[in-house]
Amino acid sequence: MDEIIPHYDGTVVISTHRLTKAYGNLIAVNDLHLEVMRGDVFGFLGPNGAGKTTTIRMLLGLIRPTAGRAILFGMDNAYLLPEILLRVGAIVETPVFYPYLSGLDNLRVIAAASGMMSGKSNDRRLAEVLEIVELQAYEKLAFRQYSLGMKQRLGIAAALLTDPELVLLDEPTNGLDPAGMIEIRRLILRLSSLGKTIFLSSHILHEVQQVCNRVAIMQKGNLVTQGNVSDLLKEGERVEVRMNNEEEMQQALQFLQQRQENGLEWIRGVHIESNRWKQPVLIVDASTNRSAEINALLAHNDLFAAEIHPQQGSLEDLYLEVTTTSTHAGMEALAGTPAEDHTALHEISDTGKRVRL
Ligand SMILES: Nc1ncnc2c1ncn2[C@@H]1O[C@H](COP(=O)(O)OP(=O)(O)OP(=O)(O)O)[C@@H](O)[C@H]1O
Repeated sequence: MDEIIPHYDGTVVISTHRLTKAYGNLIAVNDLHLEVMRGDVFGFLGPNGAGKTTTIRMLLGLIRPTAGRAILFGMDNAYLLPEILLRVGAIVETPVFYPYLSGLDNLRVIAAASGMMSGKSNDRRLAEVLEIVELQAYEKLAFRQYSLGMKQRLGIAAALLTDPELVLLDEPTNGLDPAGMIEIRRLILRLSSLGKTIFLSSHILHEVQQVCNRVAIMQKGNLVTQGNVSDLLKEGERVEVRMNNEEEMQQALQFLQQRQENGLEWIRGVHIESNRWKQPVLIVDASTNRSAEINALLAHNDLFAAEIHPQQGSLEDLYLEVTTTSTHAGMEALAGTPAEDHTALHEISDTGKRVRL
């Protein structure tokens, strides 16, 4: 059988080809094609059980795929795992540290155990990684006295000891309070500015939207979408229009629908829905920079809007859209979820419902 060789041109850091993992009858990851480019902060999204950890474990060679392959830095991890791992730093499970040793001494132990040279160059690297994760001021403090966020950052410091090109983080903010999450977010941006490629899994959409330039969304082992965050969010932009009464709302709906049918291609769709205060609003699926034009179009037809709200797209909306329209999705869980405040932190539960943190 002919095998398609995944594309690799030096800028592709991770590419998977038909990557699949089955546990008995359960397909944890199904036919996965991922592509992570050099310099990406890549968000790997999905609810509990979507297959994120299984994928990361396959990338790191911790488990064998049932089918397909994972190529990192142009090397197939089925054959060249040691060469690949020299260039990767990862946290898949909470790292184990000695509670009574300081953060610095814990890193010394890890460096020694992994065969890194002891001496000045090693000490310099330890200081560097502690500085990157902003733990230098706490390096002498016993690990058991660290907050959860500090423990997580020490884990990342350990993963950085070998100065890896690619950093893989499985749910790095799991269990952290908002302050701890902000610190990890800042750290991810810092790593990115140092030229690292970052692959992080998460079920917290808001977090990913703030740090990632590319995302892939998984649902029940299947990839439902993958792309640039800015492109994906543009598709979700819309303009909310409130009219003074129901009759005008219907007239505005018909008018804009006609304009769309007559070839006004920047209107992707128009419909009426309830806003968060249960008021009917007209939703125009169009770029937010068309708001003034929509207002003018309506006014030209003697339809005067009471309010116009340009609405940015969010990963949360995108997630709801792709998972409800996906044939693989748990549609029952998502039907009827109201659109609402995007500034709040949300996470995806295992049913795909939103949970306010
Ligand atoms: N060793 C295993 N044996 C059997 N089933 C497994 C095993 N590991 C994972 N699974 C199953 O595979 C599916 C995907 O699990 P996975 O841990 O990859 O999901 P996830 O997206 O990382 O979710 P979470 O955030 O909960 O870890 C789940 O249904 C899980 O129960």
